[in-house]
Amino acid sequence: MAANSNAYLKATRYGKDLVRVMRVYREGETQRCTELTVSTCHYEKPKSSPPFAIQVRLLLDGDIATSYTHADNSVVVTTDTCKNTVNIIAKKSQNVDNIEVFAQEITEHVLKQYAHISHAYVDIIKHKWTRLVVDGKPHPHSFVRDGEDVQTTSVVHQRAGNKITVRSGLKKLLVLKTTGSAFHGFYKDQYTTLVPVWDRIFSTAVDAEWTFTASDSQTLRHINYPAIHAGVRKITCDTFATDDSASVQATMYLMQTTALDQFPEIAEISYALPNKHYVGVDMSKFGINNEGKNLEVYHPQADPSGKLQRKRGHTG
Ligand SMILES: O=c1[nH]c(=O)c2[nH]c(=O)[nH]c2[nH]1
Repeated sequence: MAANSNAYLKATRYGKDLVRVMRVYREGETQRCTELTVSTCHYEKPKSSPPFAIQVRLLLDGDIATSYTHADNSVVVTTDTCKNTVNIIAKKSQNVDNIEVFAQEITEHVLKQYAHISHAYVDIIKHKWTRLVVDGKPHPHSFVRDGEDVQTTSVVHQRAGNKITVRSGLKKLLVLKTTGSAFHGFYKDQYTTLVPVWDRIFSTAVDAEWTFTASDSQTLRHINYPAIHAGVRKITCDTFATDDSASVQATMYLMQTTALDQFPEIAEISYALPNKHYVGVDMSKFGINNEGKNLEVYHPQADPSGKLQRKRGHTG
């Protein structure tokens, strides 16, 4: 115990990370499955924040701070209990595949069950399992991982004011188009070597995240999150394919505008798009023309990649 130390406990957060859950719903012959990775954190905020970083504060107010400062485990809801909680709520819930609602079921339970916990944080990654089609028919109980893209959510539930924030995400959606993308007219100075192009390969791994306009718990429980996930994914893919892209920035802006227009439930949406470069291989030494209209062989460059990011809300 650091009785004479200048150190203070600024904030605490602990829980269980990487709880992996596979939930199967059996509906007669047809079965559904959802595979998740869940992380849960409880958080007890000190009663007041220090106005500057070196202020000394030793919290002796009880709650979970004493587990750090006084080795008092009586306030610790064990991380093993966190894991059990996730599994048991997964067993009881009809909403495991609706990850935003499932996350809220977990945070609600945590705050009801443990009076000394002030905040519950749940982060979920939903892995992809798509029903297999056999002889043209959806198979009742077989699935395929047909892409590495995942759905995500982060829910923060604060006891004070029953304040809930929900964030949804779409991560690792790898897309590529072989034409319909240009990049020219950019700023040039003595350091510019990039050659303008009117036709190039455009590839990116989409990371998108969005928040919701609703703030009351009732509305947040009943938003159609799966439809919004599917809608944002469709807008992202359709815009990527059909936009005659002037730049990654312009295509990203169009994705955001379309998503905000189509889903008034979304307050803000941000995209992070790495520009995965494909560089034409120089074959001139071999007397082979692999340039301009004859460019057919590319080197997929592992790094560096451009990184284009932007957040957009209804007003900006
Ligand atoms: O669409 C692009 N945006 C950029 O900002 C950029 N920078 C670059 O080198 N290539 C590209 N492409």
